[in-house]
Parts: sequence; C-alpha cells; structure tokens
Amino acid sequence: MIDYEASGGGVEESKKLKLYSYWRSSCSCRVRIALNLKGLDYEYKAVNLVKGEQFSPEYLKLNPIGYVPVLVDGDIVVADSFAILMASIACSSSLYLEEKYPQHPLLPQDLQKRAINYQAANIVSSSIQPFQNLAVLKYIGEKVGPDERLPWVKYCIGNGFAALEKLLKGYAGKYATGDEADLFLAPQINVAIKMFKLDMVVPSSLFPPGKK
Ligand SMILES: N[C@@H](CCC(=O)N[C@@H](CS)C(=O)NCC(=O)O)C(=O)O
Repeated sequence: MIDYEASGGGVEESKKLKLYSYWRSSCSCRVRIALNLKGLDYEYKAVNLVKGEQFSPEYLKLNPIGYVPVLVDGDIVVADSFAILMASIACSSSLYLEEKYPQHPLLPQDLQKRAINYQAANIVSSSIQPFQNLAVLKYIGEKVGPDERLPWVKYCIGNGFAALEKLLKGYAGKYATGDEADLFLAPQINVAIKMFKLDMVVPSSLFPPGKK
C-alpha cells in the first residue's frame, strides 16, 4: 500500500526526500544509485507495478504517465529519472539532484566523456528500456502471443548493447566512461540478467588491461 501524504509524521520526517520506486525498476535504480552516491537519506515509497499501483488516482497526481521513479523533495515533485538526474547537467540553468546536491558529481568533467555518457544514457533510456516496459510486454503478450515477449526483449536489448559496445570502446575507467558511476547502464544490465535471464558477457575488448 502506498502512502501518498507529504508527511508521515513530524517536521523532520516531512523534510526527508521521498523516492517512489519499484524494486525491479531499472529507471528507479538509476536514482537510487545517485542518491546513495550523494549520501542523501531518503524514504523509500514502494509502488507495486505488477499490482498496478502506478495507475491509482493518487499516484497519477504525482506522475500523470504512471511510471516510477518520482522524487519528492519537500514541496517539489520531480518525475522521470532523466529529469531527476541529468537535466541539471545538460542545461546549466535547470535542476535537479546535481544542482541541489552538488556533492559527488555524477558525470565526468571531460567534455568528450560527458557527451559519450549522455549518449549512452539516452540509448538506454530511449532505445532499450521503453521497449521492455511492462505495458509493452503486456501488449505483445495479448496481441501477438506470450512466447513472443522474450525474443522481442532479447532483440531490443541486444540491438542497444551492440551500439553501446561500439560507442563505449576506449572510454572505460573504473566505469564505462571514466570513474563516475554508470547510473543508466548498470541497472539496465541488472534487469537483462536478473529479470530476463540474458547472457550479458561483456567483451574484454571494451576494457583496457587491469580495468575489468
Ligand atoms: N523516462 C522514464 C521512464 C520510466 C519508466 O518507464 N518506468 C517503468 C519502470 S522502469 C514503469 O514505471 N513502468 C510501469 C508500466 O509499464 O506500467 C524515466 O526515465 O523515469
């Protein structure tokens, strides 16, 4: 059951960041990684996507499209992992996490590596994750057939990662584009392996010696 009230109790409690999330959601996982890197304490608000809690009238007031994640910071509601994480860095005048909580920067300083990081994040968030979303798989299951769901997911993830492997070659540090964490890539790999049981062996050519 979700509690949509701004405050559970007390002033301190209401000031705490709240993250509406689902445990299996790679989009929410991007934000969880960033909040942890920045050392920000937050209240976890579970939204059960399988039970359809994202479509309740209360939740749709937070995010009209009915997706997780949503971050609530006092009176401010920010929906969409890209808006929460990246918009701040892409346009210097706008928000959110990076500008408000600048500790532990989320992106490389180097402009070329930063551009590659955006590109990789966009491949994941525009060209892989939307195609494996619950709503899409439900539609394919109903209109085409349940057995067509996994081949479809495999095709979309495979296609996206074939591009990512080419794009990221030569940029890796500790993570894919340097020493900043893979906010978009890591949760996507996790879903591919844990949820869809895909073989995600990364070719050694992606990593310079000693950086695996
Ligand atoms: N562009 C959005 C996409 C959010 C999204 O697709 N979230 C998925 C979970 S990863 C979701 O809530 N799916 C619910 C559904 O398919 O009904 C973001 O990056 O936050």
